[in-house]
Amino acid sequence: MTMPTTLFDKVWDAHEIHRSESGQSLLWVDRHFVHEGSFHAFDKLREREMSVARPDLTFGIADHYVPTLTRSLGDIGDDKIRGMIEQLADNTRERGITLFGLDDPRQGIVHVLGPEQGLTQPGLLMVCGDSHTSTHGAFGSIAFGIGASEVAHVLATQTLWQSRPKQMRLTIEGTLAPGITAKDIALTWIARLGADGARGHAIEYAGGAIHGLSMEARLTLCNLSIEGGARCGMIAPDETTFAYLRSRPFAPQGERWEQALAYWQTLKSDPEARFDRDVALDAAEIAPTVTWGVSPEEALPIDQRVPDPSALRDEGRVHQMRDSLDYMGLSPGQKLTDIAIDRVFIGSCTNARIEDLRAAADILKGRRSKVPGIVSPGSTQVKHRAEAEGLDEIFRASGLEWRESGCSMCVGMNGDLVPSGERCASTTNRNFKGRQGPGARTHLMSPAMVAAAAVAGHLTDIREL
Ligand SMILES: CC(C)[C@H](C(=O)O)[C@@H](O)C(=O)O
Ligand code: SF4
Repeated sequence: MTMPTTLFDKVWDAHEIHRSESGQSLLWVDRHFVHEGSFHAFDKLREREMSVARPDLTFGIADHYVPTLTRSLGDIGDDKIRGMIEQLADNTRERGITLFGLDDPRQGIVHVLGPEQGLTQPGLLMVCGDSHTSTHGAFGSIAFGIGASEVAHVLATQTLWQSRPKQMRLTIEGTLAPGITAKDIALTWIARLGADGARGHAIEYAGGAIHGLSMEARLTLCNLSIEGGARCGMIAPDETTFAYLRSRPFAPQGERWEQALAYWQTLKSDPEARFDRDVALDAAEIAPTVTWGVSPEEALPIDQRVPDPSALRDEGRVHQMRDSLDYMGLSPGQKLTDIAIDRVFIGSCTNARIEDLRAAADILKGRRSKVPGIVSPGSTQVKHRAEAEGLDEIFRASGLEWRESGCSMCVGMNGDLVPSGERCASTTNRNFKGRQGPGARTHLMSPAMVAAAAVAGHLTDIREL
């Protein structure tokens, strides 16, 4: 009898070309996404006069620097920003790599575009020079972010040296209360285990509550794996996965679909498979959750109060909490729902898919936002779909700006910034100091919660709306 294996091991083993004496694995890479930040790697290849091994398995995506007010390169006033987008276009053209560029109707944030185009599939090994590559694991692939020198290595060889991570299973059984989203699940487990709680592990999300999630919600959950310190996150593919993938542009067709499907159906952890760690959460306990601090672990259910550092024993934690509260301009004991906001952002690879926009529009319909804000769809396809459904009109009528797709205010590389000292309710995944701009204060939450905060002008419990 063969040893019971995990989903992760099955996919890893299928990609291991060689194992070194020290235990490092040389892995085959099925998909390599390169965004504007990949220019270092292309420079390195040029220096060494090397070619790209598999341009057909490499895909260029313009997302981090793209403007959200125009799709025309000529309209970008900032030379550095325009240069970053041009450089990606030049590098991909020169190497024969497919580019989803600024004016491509398929353009979008890499982690939204991959699944949408059917490039993300069960059982693949996928990498990108971007930490949120973990998103793609929602299809039962191994997907993780890599550094600049690794990007060069993958470009040159289509392989990568990695050591096999430890494995953690996060099981969630039970039923989520109405309005509770994947964002709330993620912030809840990260708050409980800590921002390095899953450090270095590959997570498999399992259980009834996980398999009850839509494909888009699974993407949100896997996206945030990295914020809990995990290397990657994955979910065994099921009927929801297959239904989502069928007839996507890059998905296998006809007989090849049937063959792929037969393989994909084997991709699950064996019942007796062992994990290095097993963690369980009860779905019914998960509440709408927001961050109050400067790390995704500094999160609490919306009906709670800003924590009090004087209640803590550990000196280090006291200092850290004081520092977070100071940066965020909050006082201990303040009700979270009393925190007034200056601005909202609905966007990013975490929460800007069509279901996210629908959830936000549902709350904003017929209401006015008390604060300014931007809505940037996760991809141009999502934008068109939202417009076909009239969601853009709802956002505009509420007073929010309806923009083009890109990373935008999630990271501000394109110039979409939260002004210093302002407080932003955001659907993104990182609330580090200065993340949305120098001095900007970020509160992470689900799209519906951001919409509710916009309408009220302060953080709000959607259950009371
Ligand atoms: C700029 C990029 C490399 C970075 C990442 O690695 O994740 C960004 O996408 C982020 O979310 O901070
Ligand atoms: S949307 Fe934000 S988190 Fe996602 S890839 Fe872009 S910068 Fe990174």
